[in-house]
Amino acid sequence: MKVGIIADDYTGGTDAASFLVEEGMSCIQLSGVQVNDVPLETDAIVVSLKSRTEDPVKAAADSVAVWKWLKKQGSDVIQFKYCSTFDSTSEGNIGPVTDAILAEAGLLSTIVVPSLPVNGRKVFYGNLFVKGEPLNESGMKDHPLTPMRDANLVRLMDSQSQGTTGLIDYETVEKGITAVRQAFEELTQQGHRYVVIDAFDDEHLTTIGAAFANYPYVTGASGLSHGLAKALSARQGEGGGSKAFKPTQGKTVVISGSCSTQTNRQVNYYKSLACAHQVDVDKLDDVDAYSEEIAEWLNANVSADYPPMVCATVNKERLAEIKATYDFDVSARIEVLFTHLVKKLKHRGFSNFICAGGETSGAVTQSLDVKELLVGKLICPGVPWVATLDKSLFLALKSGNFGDDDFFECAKSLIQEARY
Ligand SMILES: Nc1ncnc2c1ncn2[C@@H]1O[C@H](COP(=O)(O)OP(=O)(O)O)[C@@H](O)[C@H]1O
Ligand SMILES: O=C(O)[C@@H](O)C(=O)COP(=O)(O)O
Repeated sequence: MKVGIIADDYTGGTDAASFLVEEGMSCIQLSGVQVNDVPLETDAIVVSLKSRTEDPVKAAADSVAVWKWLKKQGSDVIQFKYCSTFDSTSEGNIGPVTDAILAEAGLLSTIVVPSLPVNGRKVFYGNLFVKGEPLNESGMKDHPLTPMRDANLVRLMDSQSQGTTGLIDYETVEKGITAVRQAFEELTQQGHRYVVIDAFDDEHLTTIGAAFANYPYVTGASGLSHGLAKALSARQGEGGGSKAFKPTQGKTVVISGSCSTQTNRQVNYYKSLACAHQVDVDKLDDVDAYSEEIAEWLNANVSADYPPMVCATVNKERLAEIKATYDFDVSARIEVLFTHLVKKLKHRGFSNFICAGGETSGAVTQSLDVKELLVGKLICPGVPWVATLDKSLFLALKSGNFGDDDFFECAKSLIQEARY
């Protein structure tokens, strides 16, 4: 087994897996802390946790447990995969998880590489840009759970971890693999525990992937997974494409719990095509009754052309209003609503779930009790259709800011007639 990945959320897991598969690697995606060994031969294993916003101590303990398990499965290199917009708070969880795994691995330092140029996430002199805007000026500044108020990765990493952070700039990266390894060793000798590396195009990530393909522990977003896969895959470029499976026709629902700028656009676009139910925050005091009402409504509005949508998605002004009005954790309650809802939908025979939002996708996947996933057809960069091993359930798990405005339409248009 070549690559092991610990993803801090479910959309992050499928995102990373899609890049490994694209480079021709065989890949199994699992969820939660693992107990049993994997009986199959595979090039890569991705384990998704829902640890991004949980208590930092638990997030670190669970991630270390997965790290040990992946090591036991024989991974040469293990990546802690976090968001390409560095979603975290001053308490973590990127810092605490990185520290805990470094201690477990007995390593002095590791790299920090959140770039994903194909989706506009680029690092320049240690500053993270999202589609040309500094992270703290992008839509991420208003995220409901992890508002990002700084774009400087050195400061961000220093503020939530125990060690200090050094930087390898893009000029060094462009000198090649040896220069990058040398700079990393020098910064480590100077006492830096984390080394941010600039990357704003795929070439940079290819160099970084090659430089660290045999390093036991690295951290970053799926651009780094892609770089590692390029260095390690024996069947480079043979994956994905026409061989990848598509979901089969079945009752389909769109569930959107992301409030990102891009998801707002996607929800507005899809509302002009399909029936939509907007979650009413006033009804969240009885999630069981309310989820029953929504399940009935969705079931009555099933459509193969434009599957119905339930969305909690609101813009930043409405989000601020909600936060100021209610004295309970609305975000958490919405996730609970969705967990009740998907159980009821599964009971009513729904088989295809198109979800927007990392935490939302985690809640949905956990509630459906999906533990192992196969990676199928790509809907857009970083978002493949995935399926349970028996292909009874198909899921599209979309990170908040991924996909074009017509993402939901694109996802549903890949659903093909069942083959009997
Ligand atoms: N109307 C709303 N008011 C408050 N919180 C909301 C609302 N709609 C969604 N949320 C919460 O916002 C969070 C969005 O996070 P997530 O699903 O990870 O999306 P993203 O991928 O954009 O980060 C979830 O916890 C969700 O329950
Ligand atoms: O790295 C990324 O951008 C994604 O894989 C990811 O983690 C996104 O998180 P959410 O926006 O919370 O879905």
